[in-house]
Amino acid sequence: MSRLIYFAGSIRGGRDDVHLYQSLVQELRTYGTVLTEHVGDQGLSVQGEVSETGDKEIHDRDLDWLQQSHVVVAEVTVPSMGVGYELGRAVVMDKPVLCLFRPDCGRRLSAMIRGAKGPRFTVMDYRPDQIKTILDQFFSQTQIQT
Ligand SMILES: O=c1[nH]c(=O)n([C@H]2C[C@H](O)[C@@H](COP(=O)(O)O)O2)cc1CO
Repeated sequence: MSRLIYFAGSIRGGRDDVHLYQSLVQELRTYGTVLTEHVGDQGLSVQGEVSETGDKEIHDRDLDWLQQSHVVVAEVTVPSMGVGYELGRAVVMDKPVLCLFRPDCGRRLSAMIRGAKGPRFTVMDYRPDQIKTILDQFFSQTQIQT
């Protein structure tokens, strides 16, 4: 069975890093199916998705995808309530998690993310040119049940 990857990145928290999300989604496609490709869509604005039935539909669909996923990768440099929430839920679901943070942004990552580090929760400081190496390392070293 193909690996299902949940990619999380800021939407209403701010789209400053959308080009990075797009590269990450592209790279992640080489490791499996990315359920949340829309997060890296440059056409998706800070308003978020337009949904007939509103935010509940987005929330319920995403939690469904999170439940189905085998692994969660989050770009956490731009602070996002939604990404923080998804990460908390992923921990409760015992999913393997990789959080990627760019220290050159000038902010400090929340202690609730950096401090969550553990055997199933990896936090990596990175530069965009290291994406390939970091993902390779993570996917080869992490036990991912499919
Ligand atoms: O339109 C949306 N679609 C969607 O899938 N999300 C999910 C996926 C992202 O990883 C995360 C972003 O949360 P936020 O919008 O609070 O930055 O929430 C969030 C929104 C808007 O909040």
